[in-house]
This record gives sequence, structure tokens and C-alpha cells, in this order.
Amino acid sequence: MSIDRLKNDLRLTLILMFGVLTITGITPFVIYRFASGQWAAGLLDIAIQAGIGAAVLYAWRGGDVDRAGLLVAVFCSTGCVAVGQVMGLPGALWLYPVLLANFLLAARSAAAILSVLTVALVSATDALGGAINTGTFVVTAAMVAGFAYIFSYRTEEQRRLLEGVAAMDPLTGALNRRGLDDELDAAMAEAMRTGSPVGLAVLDLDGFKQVNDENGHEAGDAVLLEFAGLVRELTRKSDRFFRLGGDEFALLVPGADADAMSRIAQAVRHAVQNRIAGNGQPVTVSIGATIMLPGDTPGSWLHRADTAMYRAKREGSNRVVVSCPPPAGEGQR
Ligand SMILES: Nc1nc2c(ncn2[C@@H]2O[C@H](COP(=O)(O)OP(=O)(O)OP(=O)(O)O)[C@@H](O)[C@H]2O)c(=O)[nH]1
Repeated sequence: MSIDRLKNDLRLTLILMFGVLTITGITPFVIYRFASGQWAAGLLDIAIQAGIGAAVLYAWRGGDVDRAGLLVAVFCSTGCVAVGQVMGLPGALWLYPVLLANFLLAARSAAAILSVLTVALVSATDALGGAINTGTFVVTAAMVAGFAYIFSYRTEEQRRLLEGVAAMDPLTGALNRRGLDDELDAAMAEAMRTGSPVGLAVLDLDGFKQVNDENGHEAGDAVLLEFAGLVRELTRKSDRFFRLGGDEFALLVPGADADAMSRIAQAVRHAVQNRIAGNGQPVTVSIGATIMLPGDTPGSWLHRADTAMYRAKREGSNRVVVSCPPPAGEGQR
């Protein structure tokens, strides 16, 4: 477990921060309660600290952070109900930070259920000091929970949006290099689970520098856009299309064997040659394709497709090389 994990895992960071804050925040109360002879409340506080500490340790040691977050939220909520029963209003005031913590630490639906239960149980105690106090307590707690719900919803939406933007090439709308390894991992796992083949192609435009140099960067951008549109048109929604950088792209095709990859690659090559013109100049593409083989890693698989693409370039460009060793077999235009 490295400190880097905290940078990448917001839920883990929140669990740790909240755990440390709660445990240190409760400690003075524990001392006070034991010093003033409130043994039940003191022991309760220690039990809450121990539960939260165990859940934090579980998350820090690489456990499921969603489960750890839910556990911390459950411990805090249970503790809040118990402290409210034992101490009345002063104990029940812990409900406000607990409601916020529920929505920060647990999944929204679980947090909502937990919060409703906690508010109901805390407000059911006789120790709040009369109907007005209880009514005020319930309304303010409901408002805090409502705001926390909306905040959690909006944050989740924005996080999802940002993840989508971060994974996408802004020019072509293709997925970018960032998520490729994850996608290859997932495709390999799925192929191994189902036993169906999965193909990968690397596609690189030929002489693209010349399009840029002679017609300008904007004309180059237009060609990249046209190319991406064409690949999308010729492939299925379930296929994944990536821009690896510059004029180099990758296509991941679940369910495709070597023959299917050859057909798809040839269809793309043919369409690019016939339908894309970079301001008068013909544009072509070289494609290296392969399928996943037993023992492949995402790196070895991509490398094989890349090597096939370079071979297509070396052999004159505007062609397809399908590499599927062993046994060695290559199909070309
Ligand atoms: N218009 C445009 N050009 C880009 C972009 N990204 C990279 N390039 C250009 O793409 C060109 C890629 O050049 P090369 O890798 O030599 O590609 P090529 O000319 O197709 O050469 P071969 O692949 O060997 O056929 C360079 O001129 C880059 O400046 C982009 O987003 N838009």
C-alpha cells in the first residue's frame, strides 16, 4: 500500500480522514466521561472508536473501500443513536456530522436508508427535551441529510463527467491512451471467461505529416475527424476505438477471430482510401491486427499489433498485416 493510493482513491482518503478525526475528536470525551464517572458513555465511546478504527485499518490494508466506508457509517450512526439514548440532547447533536459522514463514506442509497433510520431512532428518545425540541431536531436533521444527499449526487455526477472527459480524445471523441490498458485487461478477462476470441488492431495514417505540412493543421484535424467517423461507421457499438496519439489509433473488437479482424481491417483500409481526401491528396492507412493469444499480457498483445502495423508500413503502406503466431500466419492485402 503506497501513499499514492490516497491520491487516486477519494473514498479511502475520506475514510482515513474521517476515521482519524472521529477517533481523536471522541478521545477528550472519553477521558471526561471516565473522569466524571460516566462509565457507560465512556465505554460506548471506546466501542465506537474501536469499530471505526477497525474499519479504517481494513480499508488501509487494501480491503474493499466501499464496504469499509459503509462500516464506518454504520458504526458512527449506531454510536450516535446509543450516545443520544444515554446522554439526551448533547449526545444527539452528534447526528449532524454523522449525517454528512454517511453521504461521504457510503453509497448514496445506503447512506439515505441509514440516515433515515438514525434520525428516526435518535428522535424517538424521550431525552431530547419535549415535542418542540424533537420537532426542531427532526426538521434540521432532515434538512442536513437532504443537502448532503444533493451534494453527494452532484459530486458523483461531476466525477463521472470528469472521468469521461479525462478518458476521451477531445478532437475525435475516441477513447484516449489513458484507459487502454484497463480496457485490454477487461477484454482479456471477458474473452477468457466466455472462451470467445477478441481482436486488436493498430491503425496509423500514411503520410499524414505531409497533409499537415501542405494543407495546414486544420486540414489535418479534419482528416483525423473523418477517419474516426469512418471507423465508427464500419464497426459495432461494442467495439472500442482509441486514439493512441497523433495519427495512431487502436481498435478492440470483442468476438473477432483473425479472419474477422482481417475483414474489418480491409474494410477500413478500403474505405479510407476511397472516401477520405486530405484537401485533394489521397489519404491511406496501414493496419496491423492480431487476436489475443494464451499467455498474452495487455502489453504483449498491443506490441504484436503495433509490430504488424509497422510491418504493413515497411511493406509499402496502405495495407493490412494480420499477425497470429503460432502457427505463423499472415494475411495481406
Ligand atoms: N492536424 C493534426 N496533426 C497532428 C495531431 N497530432 C499529431 N499530428 C501530426 O501528425 C504527424 C504525424 O507524423 P508521422 O508520425 O511522421 O506520421 P506520417 O507522416 O503519417 O508518417 P508514417 O506514419 O510513417 O506514414 C505529425 O506531423 C504531427 O505533427 C493533431 O491532433 N492534429
